Amino acid sequence: MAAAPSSLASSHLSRLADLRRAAAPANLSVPQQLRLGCSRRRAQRVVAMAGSGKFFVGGNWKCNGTKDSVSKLVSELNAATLENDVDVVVAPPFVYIDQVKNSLTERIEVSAQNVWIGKGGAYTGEISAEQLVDIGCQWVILGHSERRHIIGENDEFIGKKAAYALSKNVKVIACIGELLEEREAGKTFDVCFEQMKAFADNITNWADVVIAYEPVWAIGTGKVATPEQAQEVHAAVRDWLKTNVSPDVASSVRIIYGGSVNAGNCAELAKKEDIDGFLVGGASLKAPDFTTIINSVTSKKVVA
Ligand SMILES: O=C(CO)COP(=O)(O)O
Repeated sequence: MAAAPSSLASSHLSRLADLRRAAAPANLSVPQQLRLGCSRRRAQRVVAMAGSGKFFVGGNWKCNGTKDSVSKLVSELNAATLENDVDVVVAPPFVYIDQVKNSLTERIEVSAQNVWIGKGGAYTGEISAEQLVDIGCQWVILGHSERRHIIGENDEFIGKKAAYALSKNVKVIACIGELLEEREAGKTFDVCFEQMKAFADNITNWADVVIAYEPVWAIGTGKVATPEQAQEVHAAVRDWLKTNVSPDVASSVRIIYGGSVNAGNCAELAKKEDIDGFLVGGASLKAPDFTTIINSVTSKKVVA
């Protein structure tokens, strides 16, 4: 017996939805896939990624480089073959940002490693968000452990910097992470959540924010967090965002991992569902290693 017109129409519609889902590119974000009608389980399997669809890899050059070494690194990055579905950002020292902006492929965006808390003026030695915008620098790293623990920046100061940078359309890589003694005392989540709260109290536009979990004991030590250790904190931070900010932000914000990431360990880390990319220090100064880390997005797809 022929199907009733209404069920014919609905089976046609569901067939169309199936076709649309099948045609959805694998790099769509989970929210985008959910909008297309994929179940959450399938959406997560397709990209094996709980955050936004685009993997994100940042290179934090810290206080390294000369005009010559920067020029060599930029030429090598310009010649590198990078996977398409990765956002790539490099953060040179302030004095080389202009050089990098003028010579680096537009495929890679540029970040500062710090910014002043408000509008520029009589603040000797500082650089304002307006000045970053003036030279085309789209990002800033804030809350890095070296600024927290060596320079002495506190949560409130960092939070206000984030608010001001975002108000000037400078996107923020917001860093959090615990010290070794805090981990050993079982305080990892408390520390990370407190640092998250200082950001969350100051951030309204989460679309322009990437969170970087960088356990301090893993930075520059060669002691990378295991994929399980990183995944555990990333999932907890996402859960914290769900409860304290919104489910939408929790599912769309990218949470990247930093701390002794290299060409050899990136693939295993990238496979973890809540690891949406990396913030790389030492290895970002070597173009072949940085390229391998960027292209580790392919491991993420293999798990799907
Ligand atoms: O601090 C980091 C990135 O911001 C990580 O540094 P390393 O990759 O050198 O450990």
